[in-house]
Amino acid sequence: MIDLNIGRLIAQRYQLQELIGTGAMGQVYLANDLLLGGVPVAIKFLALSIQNNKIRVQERFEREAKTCALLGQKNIHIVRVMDYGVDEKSIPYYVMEYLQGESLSDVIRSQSLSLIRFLSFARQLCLGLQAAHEGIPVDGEICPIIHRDIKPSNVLVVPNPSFGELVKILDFGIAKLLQSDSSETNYYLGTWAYSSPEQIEGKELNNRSDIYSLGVMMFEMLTGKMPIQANTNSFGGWYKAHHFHPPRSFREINPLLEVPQELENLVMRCLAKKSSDRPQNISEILQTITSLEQLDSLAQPSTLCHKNLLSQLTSTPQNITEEECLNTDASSSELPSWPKNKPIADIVFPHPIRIHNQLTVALWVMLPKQEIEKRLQGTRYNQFLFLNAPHPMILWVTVLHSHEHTPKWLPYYLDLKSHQGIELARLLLETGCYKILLFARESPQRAFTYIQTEIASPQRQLLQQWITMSQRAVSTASPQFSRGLLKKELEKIKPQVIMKLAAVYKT
Ligand SMILES: Nc1ncnc2c1ncn2[C@@H]1O[C@H](COP(=O)(O)OP(=O)(O)OP(=O)(O)O)[C@@H](O)[C@H]1O
Repeated sequence: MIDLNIGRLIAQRYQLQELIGTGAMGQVYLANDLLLGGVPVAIKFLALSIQNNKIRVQERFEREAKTCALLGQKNIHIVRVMDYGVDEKSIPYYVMEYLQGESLSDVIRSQSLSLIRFLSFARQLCLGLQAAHEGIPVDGEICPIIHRDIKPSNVLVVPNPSFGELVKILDFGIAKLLQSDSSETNYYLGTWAYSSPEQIEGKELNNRSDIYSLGVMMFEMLTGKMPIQANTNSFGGWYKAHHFHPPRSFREINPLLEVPQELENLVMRCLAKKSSDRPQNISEILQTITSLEQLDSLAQPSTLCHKNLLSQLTSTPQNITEEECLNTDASSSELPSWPKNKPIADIVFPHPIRIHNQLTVALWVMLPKQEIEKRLQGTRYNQFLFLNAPHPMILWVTVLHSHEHTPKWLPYYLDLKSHQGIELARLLLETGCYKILLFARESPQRAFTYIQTEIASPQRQLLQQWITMSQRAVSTASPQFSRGLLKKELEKIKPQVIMKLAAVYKT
């Protein structure tokens, strides 16, 4: 059927190009903003005519559009609204940034999310919700905003060069300012399967209602299933389900599912029937998510790739200097060898290597062969600690961990007032990963194996901040002083890291 809207000009500015989708609340079109040279935008026409009850509805719509615009300005994880209006048929619409991505509902329908991906999505969702719950200034007062319809189809996952995947929350259009406007609390704005018990009862809502919906969504993201099912897909059915059916456990859905206990507990707390039993704010949820995410590099089984390495890395020029980087040639099939200017000893140092013409940081590690072998079935973890004063310095810690053996700590200090330190920090930030080249002390001619290691995006964000801060910093003591302080700090956090490693990787 021909869509007569295609080609239509809205507000003498936006030309409709194609229908992107239709939801319960209206239709979304891709359009070109002719005023800005044709940049693509998305326009949502609400399934609501403001002809009846005109002034009240128009006022409400305008207020919501403004709220949404302010929120989008405040946080990158909320879709940006640039304009709004009412068309000639009295249909309200709002204009958003056009996001070329996939709805989270499609993402989780087509594949299960890895733990790392889940944590990254959850963190971004929390950051968006946190900004909304913290509120925006309206008429000189800070008003918290509740979304009221958190569900996967209201979340878009957009590929992004800096974030990997950027998560954005849509449809804050139905969120209302938390004002004592009791005449509005009778509206039912939500989706039954994700609604909190208090929402389905029509009560006044606060941030903990969104936390319940987030709990339903996190459960679905992790298991692919809903935590609570209604006997009938009706208001009554869902009322009963949300009030009286306990959520299913992860094990009930899939006994093989490997989710850290801490995360399952968090999701279950979000799903508490009584709002006072849930996390009281998004910051509480974020704390757990980010602490698990900091371990995300260990959340993946370590990729100890003997075979793949052969096709990627090649022999080291025998005399590499600190200034030149190791060039590898994909056609050769040899592993790098230990630089001649380094002692045959258990040492760790970073040095960039070039793989397929791309510069990557490598951590060169020498250990007794037995020590390497013990950890071949293990995991790895990394963390960065920073001191801006008295001398800007990063402690970059890599841990090789396996259940049966003590963790191997591989610390390295990056002096941010030295050219080498700053360049390495920048390269780690840009590439978001590094290789650990493991050399056996008994046979240093060739690397024994290597491990690919990712740097979690919160850590990358911190690296970025630290590099900027350190440029402005004035050193007031010797680098050794900061090294000593960071070393002490590492000793303090070691037991915590070991505990988390053990908890996440319980068998
Ligand atoms: N800013 C945007 N850029 C690109 N696509 C968008 C944008 N906003 C919405 N969409 C897409 O348009 C489609 C319709 O969205 P809409 O929010 O109206 O419906 P829904 O979320 O599927 O249902 P509901 O109305 O129940 O929330 C969805 O596929 C959504 O991903």
